[in-house]
Amino acid sequence: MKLNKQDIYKALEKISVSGEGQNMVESGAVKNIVTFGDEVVVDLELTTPALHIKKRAEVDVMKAIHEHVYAKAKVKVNVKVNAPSKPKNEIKGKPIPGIKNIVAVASGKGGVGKSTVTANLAVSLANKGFKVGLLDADIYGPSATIMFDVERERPLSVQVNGKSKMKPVENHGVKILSIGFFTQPNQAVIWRGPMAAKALNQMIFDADWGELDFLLIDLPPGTGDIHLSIMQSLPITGAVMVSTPQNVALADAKKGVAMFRQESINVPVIGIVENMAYFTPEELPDNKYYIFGKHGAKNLAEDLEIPFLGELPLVQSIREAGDIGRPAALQKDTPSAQAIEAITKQVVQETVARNQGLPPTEAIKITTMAGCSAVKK
Ligand SMILES: Nc1ncnc2c1ncn2[C@@H]1O[C@H](COP(=O)(O)OP(=O)(O)OP(=O)(O)O)[C@@H](O)[C@H]1O
Repeated sequence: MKLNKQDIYKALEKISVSGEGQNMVESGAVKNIVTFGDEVVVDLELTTPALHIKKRAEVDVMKAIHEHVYAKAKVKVNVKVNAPSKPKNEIKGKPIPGIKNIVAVASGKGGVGKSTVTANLAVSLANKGFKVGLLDADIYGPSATIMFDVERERPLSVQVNGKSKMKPVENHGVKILSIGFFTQPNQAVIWRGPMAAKALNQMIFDADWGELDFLLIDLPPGTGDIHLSIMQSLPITGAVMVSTPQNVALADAKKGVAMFRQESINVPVIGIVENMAYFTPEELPDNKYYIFGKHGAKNLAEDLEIPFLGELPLVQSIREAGDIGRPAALQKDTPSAQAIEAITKQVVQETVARNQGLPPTEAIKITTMAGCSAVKK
C-alpha cells in the first residue's frame, strides 16, 4: 500500500490542535508530511508546551490517518514546540532574587483541602531535595503553623545587608511564614484588605527567604482582594487549583481558573489536584467509596484543557497527620505518601514545561477593579 500525501493532508484538515479554532493544516501546525509505502511521518509545530495538548495532538493525528486514509498505516508524529516569546497581555516583571518558582495554591471553595495539599506538596518537594518555602496567606484561616507543628514559634529578626529581615521558621525542611505567627491562636482574624496586603507584602519582601526553588503560597479560598494583591506584588510562576470532585466545589474551582486566566491577570494554571477523590479505610485500601462523586476534578481539567495533577484520597491519617504537624508526605511508602509523591512529580513536570514555553510571569499591574469581574464568570 502506497500512501498519498494529499490524502493525509485531507485527513488532518478534519482535526485541530486542542484549543485552536482552525484545523491543523490551516493553522500551520502541520509543517511537513513524508510518506514511504505504508509509513507516514508528520511534523507538527505547536505553540503551547502543555504536555496534554501535545499528547492529544499525537493521538488525534494517528486516529485521523487510521480512520480516513489507511487503518494499518504506520504513523510517526514529531512534535516541536515553538511558543511565542511573549504572549500578549503579559508585561515583563522583575523576579525576586533567589526565588526560582512561585506557585500559588488556590481553591474556589473553602475546606476542600488546599492547605493540606500545600503542606504535603511542600514537604514532598523538600524530600526530593528542592529548597522550599511556604507562605501561608490564608488570612481567614491560617493553618500552616499547626500543620508544621510550629504554633509556638515566632520568626526571628536577622540583619541582611544592614537591613532587618524576618527569618522564616523552619520544619520538615520547609521555610514557613504564616499570618498565623502574628495572631493569637484564639483571636479571630479581622483584617481590613490593605492591612492584610501590607502584612503579606512584609512576609514576602522583608523576609530572609534565601535561595528557593519553590515558594508555595497558600491562598485564601475564593477569588478576592488578597489574590489580586498577591498577584500585583509577585510574579507568580503558576497556580495549582485544588478541588474535591463535588459539583459545588468544581463550580467554584472553575471561577478560580477563570480569574487566573483573565486577560489582565494571565497567570498560567499549572493544573488541578483532586482532593478527597474517594474515601478509603486504612485497613481496606482497595475499597474506594466515591462519596463526593467520581473524577469530577479530572473531568473539569479535561474540559478546561488544564493538566490533571493527580488525586489524593480521603484518608483518616491524612487528617491526623495534618493535625499533629507531621504532613502525610513524611510517611514511608504509605498509599497516601505515594499519592502525594505522584502529584509532586506532576507539579514539577508541569512547572518545567511552563518555564520552557513561556517567559517569566510579571507582577500584574492592576490599575482598575476590572480584575474583579472574574468572580462573575
Ligand atoms: N485527603 C484528605 N484526607 C483526610 N482529611 C483531609 C484531606 N484533605 C483535607 N483534609 C482535612 O479536611 C479539613 C480541611 O482541610 P484544609 O484545611 O486543608 O482545607 P482548606 O481548603 O485549606 O480550608 P480553608 O478553606 O480553611 O482554607 C482539615 O481538617 C484537613 O485535615
